[in-house]
Formats: sequence, structure tokens, C-alpha cells
Amino acid sequence: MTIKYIATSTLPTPWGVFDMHGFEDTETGKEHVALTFGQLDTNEPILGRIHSECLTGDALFSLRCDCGFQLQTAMQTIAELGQGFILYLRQEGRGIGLLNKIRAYQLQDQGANTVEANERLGFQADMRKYDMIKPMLEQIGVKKVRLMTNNPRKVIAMQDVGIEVAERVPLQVGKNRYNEDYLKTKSTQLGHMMSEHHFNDEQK
Ligand SMILES: Nc1nc2c(ncn2[C@@H]2O[C@H](COP(=O)(O)OP(=O)(O)OP(=O)(O)O)[C@@H](O)[C@H]2O)c(=O)[nH]1
Ligand SMILES: [Zn+2]
Repeated sequence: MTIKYIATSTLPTPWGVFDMHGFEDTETGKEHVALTFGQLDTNEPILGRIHSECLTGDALFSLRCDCGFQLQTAMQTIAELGQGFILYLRQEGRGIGLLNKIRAYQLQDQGANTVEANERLGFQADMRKYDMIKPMLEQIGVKKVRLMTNNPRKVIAMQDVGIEVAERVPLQVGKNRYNEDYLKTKSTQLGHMMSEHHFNDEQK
């Protein structure tokens, strides 16, 4: 894996003006993005999120998952705090790509859960890799993090590449009638940490 920093610009959003840093993985051709907000105090753990691309949730308003809600909440929380970062990683569909995710959704429409659908298509439940985060965080000057996630695998993945996770900050938002089963499967089969409160607290 070779991650090459390309350029930085501003990114005005409804929550404030972020800086957007572009990276290229010269091995795979994937284009990753880091957003930063404010002047990062690199001696302290920085609030941040490692977000995996979800075109349907992040851009097309899908209620099948919680991704778009998590992204928005993370950006808003960071902007309110005054500093933080988001790595937006181009590993759609937990690494199987958009078209295979649509195939998986088709199987889910027929009754499979998110894990079974991946397996029926010949994929592991989660094929994501996180080795690109180290050079990306190095470029933006982040050494210690307070990570917004419900996924303990992400915490381990960060520690594996030498980033200190000072705290895991839960990010339970966006539950609705279309993603309730999906969230339950993540909790029971993929080890995501979600409180019962989340399941009892319908938002949409
Ligand atoms: N294969 C597959 N991928 C999905 C499905 N639903 C969402 N995704 C992808 O899953 C990724 C997000 O992973 P999640 O497991 O929802 O959450 P996470 O990022 O591991 O954990 P959090 O940090 O708590 O959000 C994105 O890349 C989505 O495109 C699905 O049903 N099948
Ligand atoms: Zn999603």
C-alpha cells in the first residue's frame, strides 16, 4: 500500500468550514479523503471518525443503514467542539464494492441478513482494511484519538497500525424501521457495541 498526499482545500459545510485533504492509493487507485476542523492540538487525543464509504447512506439518503446519520453527527459534533478529523475511506460495502453491495441488498430483500448475504456472494462479512489510516493521520498530524464508533474492530485496527485510541466514543444515531434488523445483526454478529436504549429509542 502506497498512500500519496495530493492536495488540501477548504470544504464549507452546514456545520462549518472543514479542510479537505486528498490522498491517492497508488496501488489500488482509490482516492481517500481526510477532513480536519480547526487547529488540531496534537499533544492531546483528537476527536475523530474513520468512516467507510456508503454511497447509498452518505449521499442517497438511504434508511437501510445508519451511515449517513453517523457521518452528519460526527461532522456536527467535531465542528461544535472546534477541532477534530474524519477519514473518509473508499471501501464501499465493507470492502466488496457498490455493485456487490446492491447484490447483497437484493438478497436481503429476499430475507437474508447482512452477514448471510455477503457470505452467499462468496465474501467474508467484513473485507475492510485499515492500513491507509496511518499515513493519512501522519499527514494531518494526529497521533492520539478519541474515536467515534460502535465497532470494536476499528479500535483494534487503529492500535494495530500504531495509533493510540484514548477513548471510544459511541455513535448511535439514525435508527429507523428500515434498519432495525440491520443494526441488531451488527450488534449480535459483528460485535458492534450498541445499547438496548438505542433499540428502544426509535428516531424516525
Ligand atoms: N456488504 C454490505 N455492506 C454494507 C451493508 N450496509 C452497509 N454496508 C457498508 O458498511 C460500511 C459501514 O460499516 P458498518 O458495519 O455499518 O459500521 P462501521 O463503520 O464498521 O462501524 P461504526 O464506526 O460504528 O459505523 C460502509 O462501507 C457501508 O457501505 C450491507 O448490508 N452489506
Ligand atoms: Zn450505509
